[in-house]
Amino acid sequence: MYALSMQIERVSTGLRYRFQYYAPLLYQTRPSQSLVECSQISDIFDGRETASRRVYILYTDGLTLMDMEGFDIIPTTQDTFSKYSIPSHTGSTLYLANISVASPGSSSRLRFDFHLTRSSHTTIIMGSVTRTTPLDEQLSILYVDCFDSFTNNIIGLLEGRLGANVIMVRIDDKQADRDLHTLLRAVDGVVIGPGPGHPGNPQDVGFINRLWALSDSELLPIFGICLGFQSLCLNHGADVKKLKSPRHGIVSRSTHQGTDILKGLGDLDCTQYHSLHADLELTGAPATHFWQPNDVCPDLLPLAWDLSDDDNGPVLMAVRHVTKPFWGCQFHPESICTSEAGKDLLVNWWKHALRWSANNGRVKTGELTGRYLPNSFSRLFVDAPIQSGHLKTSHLAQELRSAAGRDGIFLRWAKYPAQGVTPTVLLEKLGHRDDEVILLDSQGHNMGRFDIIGLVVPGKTTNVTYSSYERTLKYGNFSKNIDSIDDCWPLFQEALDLYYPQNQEIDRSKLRSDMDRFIAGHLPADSPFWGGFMGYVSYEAGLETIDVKLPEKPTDGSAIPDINFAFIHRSIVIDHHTNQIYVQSLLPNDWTWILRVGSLIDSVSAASGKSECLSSTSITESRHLNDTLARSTITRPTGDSYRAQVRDCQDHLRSGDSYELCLTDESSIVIPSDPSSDKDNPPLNTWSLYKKMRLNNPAPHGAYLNLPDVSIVGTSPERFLSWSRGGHCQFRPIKGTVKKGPGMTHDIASEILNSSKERAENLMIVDLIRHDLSGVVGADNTWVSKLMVMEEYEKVYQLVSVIEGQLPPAELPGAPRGLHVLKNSLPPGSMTGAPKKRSCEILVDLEKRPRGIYAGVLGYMDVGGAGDFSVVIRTLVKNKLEQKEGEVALSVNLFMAQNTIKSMQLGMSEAFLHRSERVGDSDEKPDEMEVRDEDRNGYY
Ligand SMILES: C=C(O[C@@H]1C=C(C(=O)O)C=C[C@H]1O)C(=O)O
Ligand SMILES: NC(=O)CC[C@H](N)C(=O)O
Repeated sequence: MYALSMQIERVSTGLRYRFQYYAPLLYQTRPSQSLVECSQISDIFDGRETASRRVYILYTDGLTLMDMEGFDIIPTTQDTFSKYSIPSHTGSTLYLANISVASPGSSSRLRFDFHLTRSSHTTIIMGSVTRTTPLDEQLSILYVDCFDSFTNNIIGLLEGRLGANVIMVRIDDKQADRDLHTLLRAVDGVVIGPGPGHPGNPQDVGFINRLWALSDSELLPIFGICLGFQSLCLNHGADVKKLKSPRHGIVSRSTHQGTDILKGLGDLDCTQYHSLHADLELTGAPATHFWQPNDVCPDLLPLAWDLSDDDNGPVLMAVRHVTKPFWGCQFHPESICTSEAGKDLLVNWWKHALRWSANNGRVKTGELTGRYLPNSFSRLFVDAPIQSGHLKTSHLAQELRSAAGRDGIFLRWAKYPAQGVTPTVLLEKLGHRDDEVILLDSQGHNMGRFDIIGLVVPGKTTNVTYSSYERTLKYGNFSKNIDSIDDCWPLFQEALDLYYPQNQEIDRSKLRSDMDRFIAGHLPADSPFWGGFMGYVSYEAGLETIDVKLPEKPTDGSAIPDINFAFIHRSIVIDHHTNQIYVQSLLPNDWTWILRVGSLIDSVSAASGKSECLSSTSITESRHLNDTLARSTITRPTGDSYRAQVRDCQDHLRSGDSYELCLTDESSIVIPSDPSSDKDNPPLNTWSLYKKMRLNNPAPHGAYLNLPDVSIVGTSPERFLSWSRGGHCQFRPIKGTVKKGPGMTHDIASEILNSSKERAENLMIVDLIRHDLSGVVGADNTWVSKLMVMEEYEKVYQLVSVIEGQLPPAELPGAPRGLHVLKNSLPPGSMTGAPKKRSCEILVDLEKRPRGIYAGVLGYMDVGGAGDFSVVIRTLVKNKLEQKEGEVALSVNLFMAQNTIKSMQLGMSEAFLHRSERVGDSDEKPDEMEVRDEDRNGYY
């Protein structure tokens, strides 16, 4: 399948239309040879700017033409023509036209002409495309999604192993419910996916029950996975009951007899995500009864059992209907930990399914069009509007770009050798310690490489904020209500792209000779950030992206923005691997600043070898901080409320509503005002606190943000998502935490982290993130490079996995970008649990408060196309709006428990406050820093 897209560019003579092939499934290995062919269809334009911003043309069974701007599409070929519209994410309507070509069997080149018209302007575009397998010759599967977090992994398996086109609909899709019979006629089989809840609850299964009731003439092969399987069993006489011990994230061996769809499959090690099971009432029955239908369920033939589970006894793992083409399995074939045999089970099913259709004379009739796009296409188009390149540049992009003037050189930069320079020392020397600043700091951690400082330049730097509660976008003097958070992302992408220094022509004659030496090459490729957005996206913004009702917001006017990005023009990047510092500016004529910073770096670097400069924290500053903290009051959730919440979580896990929940709470540290303090000299200096924390608990994703409404002081070890300029994406979720302390050794930690509870929790997040990522880049382009590896940090051991993926080349029009991956993966899976949506709903109900920045993500998006975000944990947040008279409030978030809570989790967020910093010759006692401990609950 190919997608052909056309992009309209603004050129001096008018508009130019450029055609390009975009082959979504092939982009990695074959960057579309057809591109050349298609670019010959060039340069036809009507010269009017009112024409479309962009037109997409899809080539499927014939030609499909999609127009984002509401053109009328009139084909001039003799072929049949139909037009559909599908709503896009951003609310605008995407028009999709499908032109079926007269001679579908021909594999020769195909020529087509058509007009695009809009009001009185007419555009004629001619094209030629090479035919690939027509859609109607491909097999297709209707996938019914029950709001699970593993859906894209299953679809990837069906596309990859079965070679089928997969059309996905959700259980609550009213239109699909109405179209069901038409839909079923146009596909070769149906897969019903897993999901939260109970198959007996109508809202958990939507229209699924209709599938089990199909008349004989409408029958078609159906496969149910987990909830889908339970629904099959429930509809055929079995009871679906709670297990004694939930099996969420457990990998275990299933026993089978190699019959039916299990033929030829070897050892079947399968991941289970369930707490319900289909009960065939076989307790106490002889072994032979386990492999045949019984009186309770005469229609169900058991095919596999888990007989290894002592707690629960035999649990049914796979069945088939004795006469109808219905099959199902309780485990998750798509999980990273399910063996190949589990995946082959689906391949076997497909063979059985197709054989059943052939034997029963079932032929597909009708075609799926319009809103029922194959998954590989809809993935592209749902996200298409994020692409920039619109004819009309948005106001935000213009505003942000205007700071750079009309100058053609976008990035000025210099590189200085420097050893031992820390970002904190540098910021102090620059005189910015109390200014608005954003520091992403690897804190000297061996897993970090770069420190990135973004400087806010008064009058030049724009803060862009968005509130998920108010649905308001604000920057500069501008404030606008927008429909939803979806409208923000394209603006961000566009603003970044407008700066993209790709074609940076440096006119060396305009440079003073002493500057020339600083331009080592075209652009500093080693520097991960050249400028762009730095800031955070809150947890609630993430909830909005997945359509979860937000928790009540604070009513005292202290709500801080949910998206908060500063567009950074001036940045300093310290590379600890190469011992180089990049000083960079996107502002015109900014050489003076670059040179000033450069000479300061030289002096700091020269002094860094001398002992008096080893610490930037003065002893007095540290004493003052300790005194202040000693006067603080910490308010924590009580043990009783915590235990009650844990019990509620366990109930949800047992009833199958969630497979994993990341329950969190908040503690606040309140510091009474100091009579001597004033606005410029607050009782608690967050900068001093940050310096202490980066020494006490260094972590690769440290962060200090001093923004107008909020200060953030963080030592997060967890990368949420990074993407490189070349489109390589990486997630590093952490699940599994062991606190260091007396008696804790590497071996004991490893044993704990290898327990089935910790591994189960980690596995679920790995599968969830594979789903998030492959939803954008495709399952073929997603892989797991590390699975459950223990890493050691200053205060804890962690169980970490790494999930990676590759985006298509950014130059391809319509290609998804890093920002797509970001927005499709919020809120971070390690902070929610799975399935994400239902788990978040449960957590909102239980926690009854916005998490705010905590559990959100923090980082940068660079004008060069890269991005890097951490998960906001182990972080203190000071809401400046909340500050009451006479006190300073900081909030620390605690995470307490997930899943089955077999072992108590640790009070991580406080660990970092419990060690004295390493200050030169200070005579402080090691624990002087310790915050008061009296009301500490037993659960840390
Ligand atoms: C929720 C927190 O941590 C999350 C939960 C972890 C776990 O379950 O082990 C580990 C890292 C985070 O994703 C936190 O530190 O506040
Ligand atoms: N993964 C699933 O589909 C789970 C099904 C059901 N909610 C259970 O927990 O048993």
